[in-house]
Amino acid sequence: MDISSVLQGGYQHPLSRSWQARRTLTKGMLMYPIFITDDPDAYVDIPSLPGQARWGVNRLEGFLGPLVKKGLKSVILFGVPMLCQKDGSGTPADDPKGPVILAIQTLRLLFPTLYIACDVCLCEYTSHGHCGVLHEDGTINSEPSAARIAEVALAYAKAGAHCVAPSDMMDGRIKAIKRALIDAGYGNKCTLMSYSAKFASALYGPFRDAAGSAPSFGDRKCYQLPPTAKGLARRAITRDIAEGADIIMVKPALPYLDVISDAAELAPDHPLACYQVSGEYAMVVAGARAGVYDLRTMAFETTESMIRAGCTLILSYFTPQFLDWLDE
Ligand SMILES: NCc1[nH]cc(CCC(=O)O)c1CC(=O)O
Ligand SMILES: [Zn+2]
Ligand SMILES: [Zn+2]
Repeated sequence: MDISSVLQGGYQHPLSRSWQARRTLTKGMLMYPIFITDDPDAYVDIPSLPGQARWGVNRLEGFLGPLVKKGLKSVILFGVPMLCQKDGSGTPADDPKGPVILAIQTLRLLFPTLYIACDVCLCEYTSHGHCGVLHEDGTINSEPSAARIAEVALAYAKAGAHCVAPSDMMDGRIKAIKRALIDAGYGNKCTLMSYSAKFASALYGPFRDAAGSAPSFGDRKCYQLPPTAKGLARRAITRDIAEGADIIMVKPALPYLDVISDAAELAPDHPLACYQVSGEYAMVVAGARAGVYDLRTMAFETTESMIRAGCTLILSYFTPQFLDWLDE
C-alpha cells in the first residue's frame, strides 16, 4: 500500500483512536433539566419522558442528593404550576411562594456547590399559554413581553439563581434582562444564557406535556425560528451577543448541528450550549426500546456529535445516566 493511503491503520489502539477527539464529554459539561411542581410533596412520572418526573420542593433532597454525590454539577429548573391562577401576563412566574423560587432557595441551601440555572418564560404561567404578553388580536406585544421577562429573570436572580435562561424568544429580551440585572446589582452575580437559536420544533411535544405549556390557540411559529432559517439563526446569535448574553444556546440539538457549528464560528469566545430536547431524548429511548441500537452507545454518539459541532455545555435528560456511564 502506498504511504499516502494509510489512515486508520495508524490508530489501531483504542487509546490512540480516542485522541482524535478535540474535546470529550465530562460531567461538568452536562446540565440536567428538572421539572418543579407546586405540590411540595409531589413525585409524578412523565409518561412521554421515560425516567423523568415532576418533583415537589420537599422531594429535591432525595432526588438530587445521590446525583450530586456522583458528580452532578448543574441543573436547569422549569416551573410546572398546577394549582396557580394563570393570567395574561404570567403573574405566577415570579410568585415568591411559587415552585421555582422556592426550589432555588432550597437547592442553594441543600447543595452549596450545585450551579442552578432557571428557564425564564411565561408560557407555563399565562392563561393563553404563549411565551409573551399579547396584543388584543392575539399577536405578540414585544416590548411589554421583554419587560415582563426581565422582571421574572431578576426575581430568580434575587432568589439565588446562578444563571437565568430566557426561552421565550421575544425581541429585545436579552438587553432588557442584562439591564435589569445590572441596575439591581446582579450584573456580576448571575449569568445570562440566551436560547438564541430556538427553532419551532416538533420535538418539544413531551416537554409541553410535562409542563402543561401548550398554547391554547395558534402556535409559536411567529417567535420561534423556522427550521429552514439558517440566516435568522445566525442573526439571532450575533444580536444576542451584542445585547449582552453570556452563553449562547442552540435548540433542539441533533437536527441543528450546522447551526451549532455556525454559532461556534460566530461566537468563538463564548460558552456554547445546546439543548437535547424532550423529543430527541424520547426518540433515542424509543429507538433503543425497539431494538434499533444500544441506548448508551446512541446517547454517547448523539452527545459527542454536539461536542464535535462546537458545544461546551449540553442540557440533557441523560445526565443521571452519564454520571454513571462516565465512571465506568
Ligand atoms: N418556552 C418553553 C420551553 N422551554 C423549553 C422548552 C422545550 C424543552 C424540551 O422540549 O425539552 C419549551 C417548549 C416550547 O418552547 O414550546
Ligand atoms: Zn415559553
Ligand atoms: Zn421555556
